[in-house]
Amino acid sequence: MPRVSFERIHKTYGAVSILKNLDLSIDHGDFLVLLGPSGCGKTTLLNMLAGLTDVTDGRILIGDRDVTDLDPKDRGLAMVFQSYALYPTKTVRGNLRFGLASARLPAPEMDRRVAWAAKLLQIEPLLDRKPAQLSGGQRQRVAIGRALVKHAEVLLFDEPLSNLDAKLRTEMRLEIKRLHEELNPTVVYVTHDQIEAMTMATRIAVMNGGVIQQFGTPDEIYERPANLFVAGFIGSPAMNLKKARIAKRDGLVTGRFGNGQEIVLTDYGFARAPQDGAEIIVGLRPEYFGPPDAPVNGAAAVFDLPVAHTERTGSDATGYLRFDDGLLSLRVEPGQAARLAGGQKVRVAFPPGKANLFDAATGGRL
Ligand SMILES: Nc1ncnc2c1ncn2[C@@H]1O[C@H](COP(=O)(O)OP(=O)(O)OP(=O)(O)O)[C@@H](O)[C@H]1O
Repeated sequence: MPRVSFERIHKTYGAVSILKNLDLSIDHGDFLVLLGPSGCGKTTLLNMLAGLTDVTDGRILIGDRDVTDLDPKDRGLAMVFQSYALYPTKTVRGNLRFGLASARLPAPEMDRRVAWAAKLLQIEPLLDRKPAQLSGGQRQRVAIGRALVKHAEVLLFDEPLSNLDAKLRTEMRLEIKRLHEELNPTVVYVTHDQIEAMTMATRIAVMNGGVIQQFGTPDEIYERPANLFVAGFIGSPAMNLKKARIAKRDGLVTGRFGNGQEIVLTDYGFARAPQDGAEIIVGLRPEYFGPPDAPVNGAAAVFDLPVAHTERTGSDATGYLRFDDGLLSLRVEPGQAARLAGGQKVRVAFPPGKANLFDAATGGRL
């Protein structure tokens, strides 16, 4: 299973530049998720790899092969579309076989592969049905099966789960992850759903405005976002991003918020240490706060704040505290949420080692 590389990719439509000098490379067997808001260019990038969209400038390599100008069918890829793109007049078996039509395989080999994919995706009982007689989840399995029978080196997915309901999405996420672990193809998967990215990817490229904002493992992206865009985009409820000013005195570095409260940053491990008085943005993930009014560990930053409101979403709950002119969100136990009354003052603590700091002017990680 080969590497996939994009080298200095440019894409323009008329005078509009969609992708700018984009470099990206993944190893064989990687599961790359292209993640970003609508219009960021992820589908354009996927379609270029598939051969469905021309490259304005730059090269695309699969292994050692330059595929930039190759026909889609000669690239050794298989693609699963959001719309499934099944043939309504063909049975499931016919649709799976159609995936092999261009491969010119002997009939027994075709039958063997169809049987293999049907078993793998647990759609054997459906082989003689037409797509109209299938549920959305079953159709998506057939679409995935049609890609798998090709034994392609690289599998491409374009938002394959966005037409499914929440429960089926969860099931199919696990299913696709299982297939990847079992068959280990190189995968490029486009989505704007961060849960899909976090759960399935071995590597995520977060995109915005045609530029890769960060490329890394799900953990790196979540724990060490490269800039304010990634920090705000990944995580739900979102990371708290609060303005503060650096204060240096007696060997101590602190970030002082507008409301006078402080977080000690001496041990932060700055990549680029800010000047005294510099304006920074402090990022605090809601789940790293200690429980309200619990005993405080000596190193923690302590905030005394009034409760604005709480929100319960089934197994989770979020408390919102008033902070400066905005809100600070923190994850709390659902039972505790019920006890947090609006206006009540609580004390919460945050471990400084879990803070993320950004330059307020450039948005880059400090
Ligand atoms: N054929 C085209 N002609 C002109 N502009 C286009 C064309 N196709 C896409 N674009 C523009 O390129 C940009 C990137 O589109 P793209 O479909 O790659 O985004 P995306 O990140 O996949 O978004 P979505 O999640 O909504 O599909 C958008 O601004 C879009 O309007």
